[in-house]
Amino acid sequence: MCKLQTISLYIHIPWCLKKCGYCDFYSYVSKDNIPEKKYIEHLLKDFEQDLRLINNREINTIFIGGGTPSLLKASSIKQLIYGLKERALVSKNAEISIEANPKTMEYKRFIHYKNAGVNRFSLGIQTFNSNLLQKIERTYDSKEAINAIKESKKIINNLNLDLMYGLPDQILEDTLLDLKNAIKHNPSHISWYQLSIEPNTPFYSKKIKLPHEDLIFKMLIQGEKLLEKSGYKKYEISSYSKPNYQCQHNLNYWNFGDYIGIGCSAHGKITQKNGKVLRTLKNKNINDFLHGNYLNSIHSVSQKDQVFEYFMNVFRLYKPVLKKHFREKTNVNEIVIKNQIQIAIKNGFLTNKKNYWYTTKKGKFFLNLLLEIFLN
Ligand SMILES: C[S@@+](CC[C@H](N)C(=O)[O-])C[C@H]1O[C@@H](n2cnc3c(N)ncnc32)[C@H](O)[C@@H]1O
Ligand SMILES: C[S@@+](CC[C@H](N)C(=O)[O-])C[C@H]1O[C@@H](n2cnc3c(N)ncnc32)[C@H](O)[C@@H]1O
Ligand code: SF4
Repeated sequence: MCKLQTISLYIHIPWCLKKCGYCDFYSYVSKDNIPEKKYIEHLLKDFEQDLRLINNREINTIFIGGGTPSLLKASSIKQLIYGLKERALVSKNAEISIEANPKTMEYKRFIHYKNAGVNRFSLGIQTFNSNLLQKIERTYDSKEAINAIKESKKIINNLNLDLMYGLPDQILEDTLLDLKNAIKHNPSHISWYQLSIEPNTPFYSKKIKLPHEDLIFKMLIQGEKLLEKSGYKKYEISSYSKPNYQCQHNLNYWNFGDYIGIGCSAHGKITQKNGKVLRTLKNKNINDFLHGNYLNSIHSVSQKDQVFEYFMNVFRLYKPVLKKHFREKTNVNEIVIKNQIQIAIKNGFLTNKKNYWYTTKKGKFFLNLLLEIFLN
């Protein structure tokens, strides 16, 4: 029998004001009014169905993501959070995050989000450079981005800013200036992503040109230094935080913890008492979802895949990987992966200590190559 720990909850809100050319997250622009009341009712029913799988476990973090959840009325967010709390045990100090687009900033509505229980805002700033914002098809300018931060700070102290680097035609100075501008506002957390061009996005079809990889590497090295110097500790490939402000919801993913995923396209990972790990995927189609067809697929993950998924997550973190943690989370003894570990060490990707493994600088830089070793 496996000891079940607390669980996280992800909620997907699939609407956006406009689809950005680089984005492959599941969202779309609605021509009509968003059917938010109906959607929340279905989210709660979807939640009820998943509760059968979690054995009354306490919910430790909630993340309302998208799409653009900040398009929703405060009354909808309240209906959602209260509805969840009526149906399941949510920890008293649960981290409850909402993602927001600066264009949707409205002081009064955001205060009501907080009153409904939200205690962490994540603002998708991307860059403070108005020309670059236009180039990546965002719908606000630098002034609106700064205003959204200032207003958010009046409401909440746990604030994340999403920024991206390696944008088309961006130069090193632009990147560092973006970070300096973000740091000036003293957010508790900064997520700093390298722009990736994903298949099935307009940027991919248009063959948008990105800066040379040597320049991107320079941006990363100098940006990291600036963030660390300014009190933001790197704890994951793209995540930097002030002490005690790491994102608990994302940390749970990276520690290969369990989570429920509700709403269109959301995925979940739920361990059963017998040690079986279930993966759930919800329906993408909003009409199906609004007709009560929530689940797209559910399957149990093979041990081999569990090992791969485990490393895919924990190797993102900047901390040692305890062998005990590996055994607990995968139900696999490390003897089984002895050969792969040897290959990773030989390639200079991993260091092996008695109780833990540690990814080297090379291992972090060539994370895909390191992970490939565990595919075999
Ligand atoms: C799914 S979005 C939701 C936030 C909100 N809709 C917004 O854009 O303001 C979360 C974050 O993912 C990051 N992101 C999205 N597409 C990306 C890409 N192709 N490469 C790197 N980061 C990306 C952006 O920083 C974005 O703020
Ligand atoms: C790219 S991250 C940005 C998090 C942000 N930087 C922060 O620290 O709060 C969040 C996005 O990942 C996606 N996501 C996260 N968990 C998910 C899940 N369980 N199912 C589907 N999408 C998920 C959603 O698109 C969500 O908007
Ligand atoms: S980046 Fe954010 S606002 Fe843009 S399409 Fe993706 S989810 Fe929507």
